Amino acid sequence: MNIRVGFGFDVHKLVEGRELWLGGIKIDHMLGLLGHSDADVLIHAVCDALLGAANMRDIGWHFPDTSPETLNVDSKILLRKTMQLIASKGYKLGNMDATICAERPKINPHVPAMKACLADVMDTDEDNISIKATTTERLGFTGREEGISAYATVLIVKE
Ligand SMILES: Nc1ccn([C@@H]2O[C@H](COP(=O)(O)O)[C@@H](O)[C@H]2O)c(=O)n1
Ligand SMILES: C[C@@]1(CO)OP(=O)(O)OP(=O)(O)OC[C@H]1O
Repeated sequence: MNIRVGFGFDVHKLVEGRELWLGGIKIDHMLGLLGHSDADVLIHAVCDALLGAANMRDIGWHFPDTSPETLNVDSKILLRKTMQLIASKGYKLGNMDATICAERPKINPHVPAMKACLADVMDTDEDNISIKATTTERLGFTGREEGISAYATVLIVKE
């Protein structure tokens, strides 16, 4: 069995007048993330981790933020396409572990729904999907609630 590791990181700015999408689900909050797509920062970090593990460049290389096709796109579509890209090299997800950095909203209540959603999109068992959250103790841009960042690590496997 061939096993490879990958890492992803992403940041999006919090603004008024946008929906907050994280881990494929919509969360009620007074601010949302700004981006060319729905700006689901967690999914973007996961896509980059998967692409990095397969040595297939990064999310912006496959899905440019200048393309009308990706304007306001649901990031779950990008994740599905990313899974197809790694499958073209014979890989599927082993497991993933991610951390969302956000002062607010509280992420913990939403983790079960995010896990169910990502497991469905990535065609894997929920036990292979770990999602965690932390504040940055009011420090930095996440602490000032100017943005949300996400880190993701994945293992991909080829039988
Ligand atoms: N947006 C967040 C941030 C944190 N959590 C949960 O709270 C715990 C404590 O956070 P600290 O930053 O003070 O360490 C953290 O371990 C998470 O369980 C959260 O749900 N949403
Ligand atoms: C997802 C894409 C494509 O819509 O755009 P954004 O939503 O701006 O997100 P980002 O993480 O900056 O980069 C990848 C993009 O090309």
